[in-house]
Amino acid sequence: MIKVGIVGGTGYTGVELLRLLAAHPEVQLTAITSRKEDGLPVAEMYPSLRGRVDIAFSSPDKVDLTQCDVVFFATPHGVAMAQAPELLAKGVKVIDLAADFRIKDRAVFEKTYKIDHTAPELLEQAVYGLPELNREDIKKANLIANPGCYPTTMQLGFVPLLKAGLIDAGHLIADCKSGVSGAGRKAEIGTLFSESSDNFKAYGVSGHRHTPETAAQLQRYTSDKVKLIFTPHLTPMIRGMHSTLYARLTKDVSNEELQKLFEDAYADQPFVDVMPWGSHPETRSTRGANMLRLALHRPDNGDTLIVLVVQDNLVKGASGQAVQCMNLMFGLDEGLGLQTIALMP
Ligand SMILES: NC(=O)C1=CN([C@@H]2O[C@H](COP(=O)(O)OP(=O)(O)OC[C@H]3O[C@@H](n4cnc5c(N)ncnc54)[C@H](OP(=O)(O)O)[C@@H]3O)[C@@H](O)[C@H]2O)C=CC1
Ligand SMILES: CC(=O)N[C@@H](CCC(=O)OP(=O)(O)O)C(=O)O
Repeated sequence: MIKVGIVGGTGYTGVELLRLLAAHPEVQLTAITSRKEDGLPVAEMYPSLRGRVDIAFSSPDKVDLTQCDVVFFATPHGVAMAQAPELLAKGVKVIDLAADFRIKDRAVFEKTYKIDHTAPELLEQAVYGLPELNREDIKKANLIANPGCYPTTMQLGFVPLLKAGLIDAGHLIADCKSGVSGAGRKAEIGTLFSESSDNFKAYGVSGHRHTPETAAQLQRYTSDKVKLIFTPHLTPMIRGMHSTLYARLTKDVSNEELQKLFEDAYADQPFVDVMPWGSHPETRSTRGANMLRLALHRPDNGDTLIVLVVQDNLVKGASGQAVQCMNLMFGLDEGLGLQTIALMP
C-alpha cells in the first residue's frame, strides 16, 4: 500500500483527493493537515466521507509527513516550496497542486506570483504533471508540478495542432469559463452566492497567471513564437470548465484530416475523449469524472479552427490529474481509482 499524506485537506481539491483516494485500492491515507481543525475527524467536516475515511485532521506542525511515500500539497501557492526540499531529501515523493514548480523560469514565476521562490534548485527536476504529454518523465519523477485547470484544457486542445505545424502559433485565442469551485473554499466576496449565482463575468482579462504557464508549455511543441490570448470567465456552476479555443490554420488540410489528427493523438489516452466532428461537449458530461472531452468545428470551412474542450476543474483539472500522476510514479495502472463515470443529470 502507498502511504499518502495530504497538506491542505480542508479545501476543495483536498476533499476531492480524499474522495478519489478513499476508493483507491492501493492507498493508505496516513496523514492529513489543517491549520485550524487539528483533531477534527475528516468525516465530521465532510459527511460524504463517513464510513470511508476514518482519520482526523492534524496541525501541520504535529504531523510527521516523512512517514509517507507521497505527499500531495492541496495548498495555496508558496506552501509546497517550503516543505518539498526536506521531504524529497528523505525519499518522499511530492505532488504539488499549486503553481510552485510549474514555471521553470524563476524570474517569470516570481513576477507572475509576486512571491520569492524559496526552492529554486528544485525547478529543474520538477516534472509538469500532464500525463498525456509527459507520461515517461512522470513515471521517473519525484516532484510533480500538477498543471492549472485552465492550462490543462488549453494544452490538450492546442498541442496536436502545434506539433503538426498546422496553425499560426502567434495567434492562439482561448476563451475559457470556470465553475466557482475553481476559486477554492476560502471566503471571498466574489464567490458569495448572491455575487456569483445569477451572474456571469470575465476576469483577469489583461493578464492571468495561467497565461505564462500555458505559453511556456505550448512553446515546447513549436519553433515559432507562441502568442496566447487567454480570457477566463466565472460562470454560475459549482464544478466544470468549458474552453473555446481558436486557431488560424496555415496549411491546406481537410476536416477529416484534422479529426484524424486528434483521434490519433489521443487514441491511447484513457482520459481524453475526442468526440465526433461538430459535437458540442457539455461540462456535465465530465462532472465528477477524470475525463476531458473535446470536439472540432470549422465555421464556413474557413481558416479558423475551433476546439471545444470540457473537464471538471476539480478532477481532470486538479485532483484526478494528481492521482493519475501518482499512479504513474508508483508503477500502477494509470486509471486505478479514476474510473468514476460523470454524474447525469
Ligand atoms: N479549485 C480548483 O479548481 C483548482 C485549484 N488548484 C490549486 O490547488 C490548490 C488548492 O486549491 P483549493 O483546494 O481550491 O483551495 P482551498 O482554498 O479550497 O483550500 C486550500 C487549503 O490549503 C490549506 N492552507 C492554506 N494555507 C496554508 C498554509 N500556509 N499551510 C498549510 N495549509 C494551508 C487550507 O487549510 P487550513 O486553512 O484548514 O489549514 C485549505 O485546506 C491551489 O494552489 C489552487 O490554485 C489547481 C487546479 C484547480
Ligand atoms: C474560478 C477561479 O477563480 N479559478 C482560479 C484558477 C484555479 C486554478 O487552477 O488555479 P491554480 O492552481 O493555478 O491556482 C483562478 O482563476 O484564479
